[in-house]
Amino acid sequence: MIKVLTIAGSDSSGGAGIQADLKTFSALGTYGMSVITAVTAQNTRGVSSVRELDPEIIREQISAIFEDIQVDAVKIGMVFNTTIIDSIAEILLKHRIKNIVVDPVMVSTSGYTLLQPQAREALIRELFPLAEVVTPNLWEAEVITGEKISTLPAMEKAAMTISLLGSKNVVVKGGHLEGDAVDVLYNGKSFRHFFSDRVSTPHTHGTGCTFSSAIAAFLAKGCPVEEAVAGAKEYINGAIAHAFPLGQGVGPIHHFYQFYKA
Ligand SMILES: Nc1ncnc2c1ncn2[C@@H]1O[C@H](COP(=O)(O)OP(=O)(O)OP(=O)(O)O)[C@@H](O)[C@H]1O
Ligand SMILES: Cc1ncc(COP(=O)(O)O)c(N)n1
Repeated sequence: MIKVLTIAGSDSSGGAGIQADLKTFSALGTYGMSVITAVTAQNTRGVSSVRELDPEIIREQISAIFEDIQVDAVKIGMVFNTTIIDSIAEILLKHRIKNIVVDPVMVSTSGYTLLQPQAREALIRELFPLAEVVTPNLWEAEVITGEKISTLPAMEKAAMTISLLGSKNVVVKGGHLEGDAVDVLYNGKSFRHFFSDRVSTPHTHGTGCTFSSAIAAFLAKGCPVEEAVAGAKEYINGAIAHAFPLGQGVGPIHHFYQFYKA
């Protein structure tokens, strides 16, 4: 059995965070495990509250897994503050964990802070160098590079700049571009573009979480990075194509193994 761990926040409405990650792992035929960093109260209209967990219990959750189970890949999502980041980095380093995918979650789609702004530097300095792949969206890439990004050449430039921060590969996601949804992968030497038509739906809650978890699941299965990103792109397309309305706001994408050709 292929085993994948997510270290992230809980989304009570089930569309993003830990819940999206575990659904993705299952849909892709892997065994999912979770370490919760924070609990959010949220629904399709947005996040109303966040409580981060004590770094000690986060460390203990990770240790409980690593001391007992061989983990094939790790996805890191919402990490909220600097002490949580310190704990995660320390323990991942100690166990020499490979196949780490870092989704630098900063703000929810609805605009709620999921990473304290003063923790951005720690996220970049401590977690990016451990990552096989980091997956910023356009806005996160802008925050990290300090440059405005709205075109493919600007995405390539941002991917190059971000790769200097230590991750082996960078995917700048184009979900928020005008026109097609194009993602740019940079491996330190060359670029690859992953194109897809934009699916016309307002229901895209959890796309970023799902995409990074799918990359982790494919890396865990032994796919090279390009193949893992291609597989994740195919998976996210199917999940967005089957997104559905839920509640009164932005509904979730749909994880269902039959949509994905294993
Ligand atoms: N409407 C869409 N149609 C097709 N693909 C999309 C669409 N929206 C996002 N994607 C794809 O979904 C993945 C996630 O990208 P996105 O830029 O939305 O990440 P994100 O902003 O981190 O996600 P979230 O909205 O969950 O925060 C990428 O592969 C992107 O190309
Ligand atoms: C716990 C958690 N993690 C991540 C996101 C980002 O997802 P989105 O940008 O779709 O709101 C979220 N809303 N909640």
